[in-house]
Amino acid sequence: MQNVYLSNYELNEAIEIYLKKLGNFSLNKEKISTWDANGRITCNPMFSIISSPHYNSSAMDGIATKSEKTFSASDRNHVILEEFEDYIVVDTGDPIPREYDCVIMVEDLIKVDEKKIEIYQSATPWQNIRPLGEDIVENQLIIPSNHKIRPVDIGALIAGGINSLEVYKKPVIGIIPTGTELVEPGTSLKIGDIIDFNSRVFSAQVSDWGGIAKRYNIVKDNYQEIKNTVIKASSECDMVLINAGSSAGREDFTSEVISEVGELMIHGVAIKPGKPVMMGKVNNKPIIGIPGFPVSAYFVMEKIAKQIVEGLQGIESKVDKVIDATLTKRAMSSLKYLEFVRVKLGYIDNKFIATPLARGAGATMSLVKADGVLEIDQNVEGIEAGTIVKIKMLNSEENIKNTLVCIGSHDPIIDIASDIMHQRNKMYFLSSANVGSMGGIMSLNKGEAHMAPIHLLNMETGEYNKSYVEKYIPNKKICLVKCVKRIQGFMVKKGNPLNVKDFKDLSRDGLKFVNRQRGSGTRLLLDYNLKKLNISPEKISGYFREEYTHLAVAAAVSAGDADVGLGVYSAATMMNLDFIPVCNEEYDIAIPEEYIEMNIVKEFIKTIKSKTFKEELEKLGGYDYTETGDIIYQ
Ligand SMILES: Nc1nc2c(c(=O)[nH]1)N[C@H]1C(S)=C(S)[C@@H](COP(=O)(O)OP(=O)(O)OC[C@H]3O[C@@H](n4cnc5c(N)ncnc54)[C@H](O)[C@@H]3O)O[C@H]1N2
Ligand code: MOO
Repeated sequence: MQNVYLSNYELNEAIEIYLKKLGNFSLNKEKISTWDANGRITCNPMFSIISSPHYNSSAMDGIATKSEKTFSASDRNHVILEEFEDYIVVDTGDPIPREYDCVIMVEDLIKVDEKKIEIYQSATPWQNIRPLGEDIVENQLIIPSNHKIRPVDIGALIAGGINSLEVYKKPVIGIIPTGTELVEPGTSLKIGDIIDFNSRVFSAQVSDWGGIAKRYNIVKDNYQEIKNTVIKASSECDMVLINAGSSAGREDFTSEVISEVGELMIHGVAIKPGKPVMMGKVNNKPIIGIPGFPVSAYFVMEKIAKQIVEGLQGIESKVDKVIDATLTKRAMSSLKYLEFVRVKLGYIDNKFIATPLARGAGATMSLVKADGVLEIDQNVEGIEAGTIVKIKMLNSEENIKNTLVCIGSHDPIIDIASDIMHQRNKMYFLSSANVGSMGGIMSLNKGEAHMAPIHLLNMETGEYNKSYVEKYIPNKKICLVKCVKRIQGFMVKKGNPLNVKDFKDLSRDGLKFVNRQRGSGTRLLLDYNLKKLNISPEKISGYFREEYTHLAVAAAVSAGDADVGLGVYSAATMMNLDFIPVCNEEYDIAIPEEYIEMNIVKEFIKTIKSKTFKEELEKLGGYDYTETGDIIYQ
């Protein structure tokens, strides 16, 4: 049976209904040693049993004495004190006998002989004494209930005489990956195999949230097997997460299994991604059916599962940190769902800017790259570029403020420079987006990037970059920093089986080309050469197939989807392709003059001038770095 009709509850409503139906969690408790309690949640308020210090103690090395005997002491009138008669020698932490009421530091004493000392200033009562209970008084509240124990709390608890305490047991969360197509990581892959990584992500999330993950082996799409595993997990664990099989496919059994062995309360919530989520109860334990797509799974885990895993330990979920940011691109949304849009953040001209990342529910890298999440309400159709939006943070504000935003033409050396810069100075990061040279210029114009790598050939003069900067960024003074001269050429399969030598060859019958996107420098280079040779784009099979990076072009050739693509030498060697050079081009970095004195920009320039960077270029091959880092135009 295919379960086609899903509900479309609003997220908060769904959670409210679900929690109500689940009823109160019965929280399990255990008594553990205080020294093992870091990160655990207290069941009760903890009051001290003893005071700390539990006796009057010396705060300094010196002598304990009676203050009245010192009152007449001054620079002009030294007073002599006798051991055992007037004082005893004490070290820091030593108990102070009742008859003494102050401590004088050893630095303030003049030794007369073995038994006598002289003092030259008076002491006040209780000076340099830590009185009993100065830090903690018996019966004082040390930490409240439902408190997550920190290392400092452990110190105060032990000082207060508490050596063991009751905490909530870590809930055991069963994780069941399902799918006949799933294979364990490391298996040699056949077409159609899917590496199970969701269950490993869930395990890590569960442990971040204080739970113990218990992962079950992959279960095939077999009703009986899924049912047996759910029954087993619900008896062994405090909660069960079952992955995939949530939507309308022929082998999506999860909802039926939950209904049969327990109660399915909700199937379908108005969130995107993540809509086919299931919430139910089996063996009186919460069970959540999590959609298969990794990004859907992530949001269902964060938005729904997390509060239950935390609730099982008595933790109240924290409110997310939110910042205001200006949206750089229109973000579309559907009226049917609350949408979670992953964004990359930048900090430019003293404000945060947010650029939406790939939207697909399978785009795992969008989560890796994301600095935050824009939530678009269910009743909003989309948000225009330029709008100030609220972003829930996944990264720290400080990191984003220390990130150089580099948008423009892609070259693998930018990723290398990024890594070297961070190694040189751990506080700095570089984020790069590949939108082609013209896209980079537009980003500089709009104040959305600190720098733009470009390689734009002037078709009339044959000169690179300068004329474009002057023409397309009229309102800002721009510096061009030399990056590299790089060899562009044809990337072909090893041995160049189709014998591609020249731009003329691209129009040959039966040869499949793969192009770069419009606005990219490589595309301009192609068009320039085609125009020179009078070849119309329609003549080239694959001209309209666009990729966004050199590596993506190389990957298409390597996979056999195309016979030839135009790109840089390093991308060809990385993909083990042959390379037929066609020309050298100037790959430079445009930086508005107002940013050139920023410390992070200076660090970037130092990075690309560094020996380490040049060594990396040498390894890649195909780059001329004689002028790298020079400001060639201002
Ligand atoms: N006709 C319809 N088809 C789909 C609908 C729909 O409403 N009607 N909903 C789509 C949406 S939205 C989602 S989300 C997915 C949910 O799919 P399932 O939960 O049934 O999961 P599968 O189909 O088994 O897997 C989908 C996809 O997820 C990845 N995956 C699954 N398991 C793992 C794992 N353990 N580790 C890593 N990745 C995993 C994999 O790419 C699968 O192909 O359904 C849509 N379809
Ligand atoms: O719910 Mo699906 O997760 O929109 O991709």
